[in-house]
This record gives sequence, C-alpha cells and structure tokens, in this order.
Amino acid sequence: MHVTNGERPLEDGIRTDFSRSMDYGAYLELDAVLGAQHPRSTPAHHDEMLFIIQHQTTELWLKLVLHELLSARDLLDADELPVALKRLARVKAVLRTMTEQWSVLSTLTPSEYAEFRGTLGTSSGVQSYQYRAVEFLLGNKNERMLAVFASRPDVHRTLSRLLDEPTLYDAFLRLLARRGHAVPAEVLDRDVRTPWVETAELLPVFRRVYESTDTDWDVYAACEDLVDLEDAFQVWRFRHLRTVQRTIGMKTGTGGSSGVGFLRRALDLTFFPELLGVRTLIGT
Ligand code: HEM
Ligand SMILES: N[C@@H](CC(=O)c1ccccc1NC=O)C(=O)O
Repeated sequence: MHVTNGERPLEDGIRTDFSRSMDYGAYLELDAVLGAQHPRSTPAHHDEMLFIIQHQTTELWLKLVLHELLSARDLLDADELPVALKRLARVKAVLRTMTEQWSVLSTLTPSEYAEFRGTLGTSSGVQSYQYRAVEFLLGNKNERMLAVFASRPDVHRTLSRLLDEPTLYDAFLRLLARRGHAVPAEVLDRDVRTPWVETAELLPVFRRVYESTDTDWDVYAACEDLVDLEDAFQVWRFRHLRTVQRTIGMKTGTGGSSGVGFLRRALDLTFFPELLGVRTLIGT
C-alpha cells in the first residue's frame, strides 16, 4: 500500500483493543518506570530531569550487568565456559553504552549543576548498591563499604552475602584448576571475603595459556574477555572522573569524600592483575 497524503495508513491487522489483553505499557510497567522522575528543586530546575534520567538509566544497565555477571560466574562453576563468555560479551557491550552515556551528562555545565546541587543533600553515587555489588563480584571486595548501607538492612544483607561469595575471577581460576592448570592451592582456598591480592604464582599458569593457545583456546579467549571487561570498566570510571572534574572541580563530594581525589584512586585498582602482569612475560 502507498503512503497517501503524507500519512501512513494503519494496517487492518494492527491491534487496537487491549481491554482484555496485554499492551506495551503493561508488559514494561511503564507507569512505574516513567512515574519515577521527580525533580526536587523548587522551582523545578530544567536540567535536574537530565541528572535523574542519567542516573536511572545507568542503574537499569547496572541491573543487567549484575544479572549477566552472576550468571557468568555460575556458568563457570558449572564448566559451561562458552555460555559464560556469551554473558561477558553482553556485559562488555553494556559497559560501552554506559561509558558513551557520559557524553549526555557532559552537556550539564557547572553553573547549571550548582543551581540544583543543593537539593541532592547527602545523596551520592557512593551509595549505589548495584554499583557496589558489581565491584564486589568483579573482585574489589571492601567490607568497609558496607557501612554506607547501615540504614538499609535489606541492601546491607544482600551486599554482605555477595561479599561472602566467590568472585568471577575465583570461579574462573577454579575452572582452570579443574582443567588441569597448576593454580596454587592458596588461591583456591583463599578467603573470598577479602580483596584479591596479586599472586605471582599465577603468572606461569597464564603464561602457559598464552603460549599454548592450540591446546586450550577457550581458556585463552576467556582471559582476553576478562581483560576487555576490566578495560571497559576502567574507561567508565575514567569518564566519571572527567565528568566530575569538569562539573564540580575540586569540591568535596555530597557523599563526604574528597571528590576527584577519591575517584582517581579507584583508577589504580585492577581486578585481574595477573592477566595484565603476564603480558610482560609473553615472548621472553
Ligand atoms: C554531575 C554528575 C556527577 C558528579 C558531580 C558526581 C560526583 C561524584 C563524587 C564527588 C563522588 C565521590 C563520592 C562523594 O563524596 O560523593 C562520586 C561517586 C560515585 N558516583 Fe558520581 N557523580 C556524578 C554522576 C554520576 C553518575 C551519572 C553516576 C551513575 C550511576 C555516578 C555514580 C557514582 C558512583 C558509583 C560513585 C562511587 C564510586 C566509587 O566508589 O569509586 N555518578 N560521584
Ligand atoms: N556526589 C555528587 C552528587 C551526585 O553525583 C549524586 C547525587 C545524588 C544522586 C546521584 C549522584 N551521582 C553520583 O555520585 C556531588 O558531590 O555533586
């Protein structure tokens, strides 16, 4: 059928009666999602809507990242490496999208932000429990971060439980051991509640993986996927830092930290240090 008078005719088959069946908004619970943006500035500051939506969309993506990472870890435990890698591929794509999203927030000038920053009170991204869960799952365990959630017992319990569980890297190293790689016993028995500590004894293990790709290709591919993941995460952290720097300069944060200095120190952290360390040894 042709488009006539500039209007696309509705096809006869297009449903219009949803009195007895589910429609788009009902399936997606859009009334709840789209009813959750409430700027607090009075009179409402035009740019506060951007600030809220930027955070909410990031939290939605973090929900998916967590869903995929938990599944990837469990798949590693079940020796389903190819499916686990499929999960990680999706996480990488989401992280890239989250990173590009900073360019939207970069349209917020320091003057605009200063006009409604006061309405944020003591709230801060440091209180993002989904972000903390992702950090824990990737190995940046830090029991002291739980203190921030003392007034949210449900969140505190969930994060404390996650702190007790093995990380994605723990699960990967256990899989390597089951496949006959010489992962040291101290690594397999480590206290998973503590942050990962760089372990030089793992370097020869990874060196073998990187130098004999013909025997264990999927393990080699998994190592590179973990490095990609770490890269993608660091780039997100870096864009956050730069956005904060251009928006509030050296002001202290609403969460009580030094601000830029606190965020910069996160860039020194690495989830999988041996996967970076092994690169120095390749071909030597
Ligand atoms: C104008 C925009 C933003 C500014 C000025 C800003 C500023 C800050 C500052 C100063 C901190 C340090 C903690 C504190 O004392 O408050 C922080 C932490 C954090 N922010 Fe933002 N932020 C912005 C946007 C965002 C967005 C869009 C997200 C996405 C959810 C986010 C997530 C986080 C997270 C997860 C932390 C904790 C980081 C860590 O523990 O290493 N921030 N932010
Ligand atoms: N920490 C920020 C405030 C902030 O960014 C924020 C406040 C409320 C909800 C989310 C936030 N985003 C990230 O920290 C600041 O010091 O301006």
